[in-house]
Amino acid sequence: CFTTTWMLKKPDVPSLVLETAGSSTVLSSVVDDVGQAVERNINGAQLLYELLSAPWLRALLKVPIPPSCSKTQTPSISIMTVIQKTHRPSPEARELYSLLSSPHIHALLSTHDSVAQWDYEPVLPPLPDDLPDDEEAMRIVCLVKNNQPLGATIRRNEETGEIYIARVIHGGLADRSGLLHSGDLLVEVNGNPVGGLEPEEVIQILTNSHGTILFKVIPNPGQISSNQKPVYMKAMVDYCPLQDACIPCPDAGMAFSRGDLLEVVDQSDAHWWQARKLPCAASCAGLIPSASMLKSKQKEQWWRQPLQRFVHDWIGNISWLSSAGFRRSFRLWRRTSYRKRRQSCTTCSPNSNALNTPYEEVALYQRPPQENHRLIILVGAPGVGVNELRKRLIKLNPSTFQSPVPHTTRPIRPEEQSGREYHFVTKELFEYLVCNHRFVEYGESKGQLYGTSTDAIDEVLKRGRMCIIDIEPHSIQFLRTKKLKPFVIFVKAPSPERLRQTRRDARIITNFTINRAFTEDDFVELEEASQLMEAKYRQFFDSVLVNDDLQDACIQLCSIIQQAQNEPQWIPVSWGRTE
Ligand SMILES: Nc1ncnc2c1ncn2[C@@H]1O[C@H](COP(=O)(O)OP(=O)(O)OP(=O)(O)O)[C@@H](O)[C@H]1O
Repeated sequence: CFTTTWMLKKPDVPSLVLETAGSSTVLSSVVDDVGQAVERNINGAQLLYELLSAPWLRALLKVPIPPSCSKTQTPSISIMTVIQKTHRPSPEARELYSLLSSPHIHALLSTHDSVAQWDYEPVLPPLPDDLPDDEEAMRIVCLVKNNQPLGATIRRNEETGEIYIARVIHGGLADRSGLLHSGDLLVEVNGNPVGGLEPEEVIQILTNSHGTILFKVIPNPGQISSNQKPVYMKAMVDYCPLQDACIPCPDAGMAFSRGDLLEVVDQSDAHWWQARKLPCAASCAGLIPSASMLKSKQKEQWWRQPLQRFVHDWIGNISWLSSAGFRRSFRLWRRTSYRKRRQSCTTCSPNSNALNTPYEEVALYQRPPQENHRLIILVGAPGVGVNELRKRLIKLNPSTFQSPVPHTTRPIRPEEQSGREYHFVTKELFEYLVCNHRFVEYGESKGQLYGTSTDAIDEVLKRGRMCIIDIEPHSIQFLRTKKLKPFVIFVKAPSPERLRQTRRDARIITNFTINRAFTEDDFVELEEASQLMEAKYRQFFDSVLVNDDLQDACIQLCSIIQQAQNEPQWIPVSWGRTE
């Protein structure tokens, strides 16, 4: 990898070509603008339009700059001087004089004239005398060091000892020069033949070079155009190039975290892709492992990790769950079910989904107005306020927002109505629904079963309402379907100070249904659980809402949901495909 930095030298284009092309372009765009002004009936625009369209003015602007023309005497000033000196200038020449003297045109032409006369430093050295006759056989590339990386890597053919350009990084200097391509054979660097050298020795030559640097390359005859259409991917895993011993050039690598949106600009290499992180600040892409490469790396790590590590994770999860002391009704049974399910797992992987898809291809999607609303999922640490926010939202606009009616096996109470508070069902029916995978989540509380079914979600959506559910984050996966296109909002705990301030008067209901104030232990537990949840599941979150002031959080939640339903959002491409 070239670690030194280079700048592309301005090509030696005859100034006349630049002048002519530049003036014509400027004039054409001025004529276009004035033409539009004419259409809008702006006073005096007609006169100006005719003047600018006049063939003689166009011809005049194409007059080459005489070699003697000094830098202080730009072409437009020269023309004005000529007109001034003319004994009896024609009416057109007088019109031209007044046009050129008008401040805007004068500034425009002066800018053009000075740019056209700029000198670019340093001046290129003369071309070597021993240039090969066949122009195509050898390419001379002249670059000048600046503060940007060259953006190219090299490799050595172990059999022949030849040095090749291995890859050119998108948006880097080499790429923008358009002169160096992957597969080009590097013959010389600054007059030093590089054939037979080790890549490190070539890099050393480059590092020691200052100012202008001359590459002699034999272009790759089979060069494939690297103008690939970018593909957008969501990272489902974390990656750090500095910790990756396999990366061909760690400096060119790009780190990313789960949930980052990546614009993959080059997938031509089976092992290393090139990508930018969105929103895109850097013009230069970075190297990232391809999906297959990342998968094999993950598998390797998974097998290599000591068993102790997983035992530790496992215990960590359980203690987090069991110590989450304050639970309301629905979330109470969710906890129980999560714990039970995890304990009965026969195979345990660190993150089986991430192993399947280290990257998830995504595309922008805007819900057509006639389609069902997207399912809104709220997740958050126990006690952070997910339930409170959901209830407030529905209370605010019950004709728009609704939650699915859960199922239960507990007996109906006199004031209740089946299908309103709960779908009251027998234990047998409940178990039948479980066996048929009809529940998003289910669990047991005080000997009774509770669960939220996918049918109940469908019912809300079919009525044209926005369905809001709050679930445990591990259940998100089950709902990520083309049909529901869920939009996941993570409700995050505010700063420790704000958490304590805002929840001073809040009440919580614990496992033992005691309505009590938050204790210091509750706050600490909530913060830890919130951080843990975000770290573990952030690749599934579409939006993060900090539940600081309740009123503000409610307003923000409404606006996030409106955007989710009515504005373009990134979704997995598989959700958008028509079968
Ligand atoms: N922003 C806030 N400011 C003050 N109090 C809040 C805020 N958000 C929630 N609360 C209060 O905190 C308590 C716990 O909230 P809530 O029951 O919604 O938590 P939860 O995340 O649903 O957890 P659980 O599942 O345990 O109920 C409630 O008394 C609620 O009114």
